[in-house]
Amino acid sequence: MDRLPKCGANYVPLSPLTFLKRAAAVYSHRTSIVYEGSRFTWCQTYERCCRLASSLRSFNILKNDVVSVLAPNIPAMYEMHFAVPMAGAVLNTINTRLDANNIAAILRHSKAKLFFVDCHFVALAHEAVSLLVKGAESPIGNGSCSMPLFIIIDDANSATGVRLGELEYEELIQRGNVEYVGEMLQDEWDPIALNYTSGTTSEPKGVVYSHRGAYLSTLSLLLGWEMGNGPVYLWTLPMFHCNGWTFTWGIAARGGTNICLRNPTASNVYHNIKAHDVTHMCCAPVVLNILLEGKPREEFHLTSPVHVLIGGAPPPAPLLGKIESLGFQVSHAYGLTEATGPALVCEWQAQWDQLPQEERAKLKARQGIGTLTLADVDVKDPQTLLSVPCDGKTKGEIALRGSSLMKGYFRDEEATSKAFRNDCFLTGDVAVVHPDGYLEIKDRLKDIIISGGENISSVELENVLYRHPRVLEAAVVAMSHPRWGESPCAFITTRPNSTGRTDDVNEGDIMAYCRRNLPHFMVPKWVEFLPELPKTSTGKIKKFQLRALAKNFKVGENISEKKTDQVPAEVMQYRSQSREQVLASSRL
Ligand SMILES: Nc1ncnc2c1ncn2[C@@H]1O[C@H](COP(=O)(O)OP(=O)(O)OP(=O)(O)O)[C@@H](O)[C@H]1O
Repeated sequence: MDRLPKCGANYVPLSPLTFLKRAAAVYSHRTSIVYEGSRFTWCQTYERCCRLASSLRSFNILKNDVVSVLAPNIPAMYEMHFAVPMAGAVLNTINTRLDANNIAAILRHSKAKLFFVDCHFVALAHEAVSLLVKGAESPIGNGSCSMPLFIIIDDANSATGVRLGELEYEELIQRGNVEYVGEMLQDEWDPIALNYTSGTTSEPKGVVYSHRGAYLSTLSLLLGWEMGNGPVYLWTLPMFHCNGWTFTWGIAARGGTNICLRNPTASNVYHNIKAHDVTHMCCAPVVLNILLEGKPREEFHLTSPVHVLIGGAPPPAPLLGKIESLGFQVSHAYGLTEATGPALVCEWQAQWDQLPQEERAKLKARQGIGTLTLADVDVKDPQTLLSVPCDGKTKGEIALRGSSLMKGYFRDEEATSKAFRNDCFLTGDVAVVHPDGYLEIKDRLKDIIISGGENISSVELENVLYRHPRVLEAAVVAMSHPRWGESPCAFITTRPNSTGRTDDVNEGDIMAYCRRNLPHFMVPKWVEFLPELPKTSTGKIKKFQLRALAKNFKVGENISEKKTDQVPAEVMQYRSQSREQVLASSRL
């Protein structure tokens, strides 16, 4: 049997690009994309991608060249997920919530050759480019670099006429060759995408995906979420986040309809769900809060269920219960940029259906089991690197092994070899394994609070805080304590009461509540109320910023010795800012 060789017929490099060609053949007249007044079929999407890819070749784009794009979830962003790698290049989607400095750093670090910019982000792109010219300092991309060529993407529905130079997206499509079928992929290990991490715990890193990894990740997630044929998928998750957790390629594989959305506000989401009979969407848990806050009326309930896959941050169990009561069917996944999106899915067991709502939400808030393409998911003791017992108590670091993991960090061999040790990828996330084999994240290694020798999980404490009826958002970080070394400090935003007030809950109420629901050593020694919690561009709470604020808090050995008079101006200023000011200043 060993003498049966691989050949061109039986060994074809794995690539998600094959999904598009198949969609054009099999679902030719099915709607592929809807964006406000525009509609495309899969046949048209394929032809547009072939044309765009052929135009890209005319810019002398070569294998491994990076093509960056700064755009929200619009049709062009979707098409580029196929057209750029069809031309043999590597797609780099840039987070539209980054500031000019970070965008310049990414352009510099990635050495992007072309830079596609949505017409609403021209000012930001201009600023980034002027920093690029100046060679401004940045931890990930210093020094001078060659300038990428700009291509503007005008709004298909309401053209702005804005130009960044000579080139415009639709013109490239029109002048492209529809017969072009794309470059022949020689090796499935070739890169398809370059995605920078969110920078929640350290500087953003450039993560490179292979065609093979992207293909396997896409299929395993479709299976893990049991997404059937012809879904109507609403783009609430940014495509720039891990290529929309691979659903950019996945919706083509299922012959689904992409409902593109420039601004996923609550009213836009509800409107689109109704207008297009949406069946699926993905988002971070923070979006569930936005949907709850902005739901149409008190007694609102969806007329047919919408499947929501959430991930990116730990979902508080009480939030899951509330959103499901509106008719959303939540599935929960855990992942990271380095794992090409989701790596674990909380696969639902039929017998859990019989449990009370609160129990079900608790089970669903666990991160779950490995996706199909991972060969191994383990939780290891960080010192011994041995697997922890499946007792739901012993903590260790999540380690992954499998073909959907990244190729490595772009232009950072040291970080790559640090990330892959002992043939596994250590995630930096701390978890326990329950007796049924399901993993539950307790913290990120950097977020654990060590108080008097006890490890306190900030996630556990946050989960209790989220059960308080008036807590909208909660984040717990370490603050220094004269006796215990570190103690928990809670930052909270409150939900308005029936008269719209948010300031009628105080620290004493929260502490008393915590004392009733937690062991005493876990009770926060300081509770700070803020108008908004600072978030990263992917909606994660910026704990490093909160830790910096907590450095200003001083407590005595006894809890009653809290020295409130010493709250410095910096904290006072933070307290008095509006939600918008906090959000604006907290962008990466
Ligand atoms: N379902 C989930 N539950 C808990 N945490 C999650 C979940 N999904 C993702 N995460 C967290 O998000 C992290 C991955 O996020 P991402 O890849 O966007 O970059 P980042 O880790 O936030 O940024 P950086 O690595 O630059 O600090 C995971 O390591 C984990 O800590």
